[in-house]
Amino acid sequence: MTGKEDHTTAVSAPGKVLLAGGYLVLDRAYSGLVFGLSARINVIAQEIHTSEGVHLTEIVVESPQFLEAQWRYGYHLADQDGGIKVTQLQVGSRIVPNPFVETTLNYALTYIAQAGTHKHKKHSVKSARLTILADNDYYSHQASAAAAAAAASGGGGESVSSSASTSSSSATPPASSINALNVSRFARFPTTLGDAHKTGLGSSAALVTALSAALLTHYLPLQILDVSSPEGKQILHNLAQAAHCAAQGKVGSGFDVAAAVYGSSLYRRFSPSVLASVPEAGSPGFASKLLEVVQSEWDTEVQKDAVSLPAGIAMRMCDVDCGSQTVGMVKKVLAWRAKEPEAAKALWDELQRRNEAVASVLRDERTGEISAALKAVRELVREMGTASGVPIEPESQTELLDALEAEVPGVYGGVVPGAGGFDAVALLVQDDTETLAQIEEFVESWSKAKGSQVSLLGVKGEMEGVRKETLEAYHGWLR
Ligand SMILES: Nc1ncnc2c1ncn2[C@@H]1O[C@H](COP(=O)(O)OP(=O)(O)OP(=O)(O)O)[C@@H](O)[C@H]1O
Ligand SMILES: C[C@@](O)(CCOP(=O)(O)O)CC(=O)O
Repeated sequence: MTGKEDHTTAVSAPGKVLLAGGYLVLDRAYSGLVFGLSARINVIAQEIHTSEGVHLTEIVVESPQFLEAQWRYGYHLADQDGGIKVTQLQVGSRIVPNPFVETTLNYALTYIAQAGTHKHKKHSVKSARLTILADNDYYSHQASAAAAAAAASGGGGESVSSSASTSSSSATPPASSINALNVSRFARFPTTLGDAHKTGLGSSAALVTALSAALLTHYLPLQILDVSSPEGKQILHNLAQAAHCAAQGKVGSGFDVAAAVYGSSLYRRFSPSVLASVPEAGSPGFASKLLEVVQSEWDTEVQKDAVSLPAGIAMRMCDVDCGSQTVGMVKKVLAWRAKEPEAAKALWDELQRRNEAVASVLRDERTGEISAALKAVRELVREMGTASGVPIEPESQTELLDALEAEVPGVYGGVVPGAGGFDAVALLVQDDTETLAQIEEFVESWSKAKGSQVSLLGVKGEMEGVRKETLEAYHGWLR
């Protein structure tokens, strides 16, 4: 770590789960019940100090939990108002691109240079190092465990192999052991990021948001931008949505970025046309247009007060590692909707009503109604799946959810979140260690009996969005 602690800033943003509103939330006429998660992506920004006389303009981004995860960029001011454009420099024998990092740098640095020129003198972007640290639940440890046994890992945090010494059929450290044994918060993976198995908690949205927030905080004075203020969050939201869409090459509903910025909420998306006028990063006019769009009022609606959990109830998630293929699910559901507009509208409208009912049952602490409210949603989600030919709540997941609710006393019910499929379930459960232990026991025997690999993640639903962090949590990871 550098001696200049005062020039080191840390920010984190949470992952997401869409408890209700998958597919509907793509359309502004409907909304989604989104939970932020306790699993966060942290980004720490530091100045790079060079010896006197050495002139260096470089942005270094690294994910020290993974192999070959350093991305170095040179940068320049592009002609004709093209903004700040980065160019990846080679590290080692090859260039491993990271489009989410690269696009975020182009967008955030351009915004910083533009916004910084207004009330203050022209803003200069100095060299910086950005360190990314992701909480363990973003990646499935199981797939890495075999490799971990062979690979030697040292320094910094604990390795995956050392945290995976459990009796479970899966090598994921059980949620209770993560909590109780203080397993290292940031595991060291013996793989590259590309080989790590994601658990679908929205790592790219949390990364783009946290990286944008860290850059804004590092470079801009508080009087221009404070990500803790409502105005700062709005700028961050618009900037991160724009960068995330550009990196993904498509405009999704953006609920994942909204969760990263605002935390849990009832979310209504922005009109996709908001972003239509932003040209490609580095091309003529990009800088002015980006500033204008990011600083404009979007039609996004984020109702934070519509979402909360009853006291003593937690939102938990299980990773279901069946190797399902979810590509094309959205396309197929939307194709059915276009083909059968009337039937789809009736279904969408009723499902929206039931989704909102889940939100109010939870917010109003009507605990006794949770199970029925979730079942009512699942019924229509299955109907949507059957009608469109997409396994949104596949039979194996129906069986798992029903069995969890019937056999584990502290489980109120659950859903297959987001787009659905085979990968995960989200549960509303009693928030105590006994329930946690019983769920773990249940999923372990379920996995054995079904030949599948279901594991309870340590992650929990959490209300808070992006936040500034102190540096203690990153001890041993910073240069
Ligand atoms: N720790 C990290 N360090 C650097 N880049 C990361 C990190 N985690 C994720 N990313 C970036 O995000 C990409 C993964 O994004 P993708 O949208 O495929 O997954 P996700 O957001 O986790 O999934 P989902 O949308 O299903 O929840 C990676 O290829 C990488 O570019
Ligand atoms: C299907 C959709 O509504 C939700 C996808 O959620 P997830 O990526 O499965 O968590 C797509 C979207 O909202 O962008």
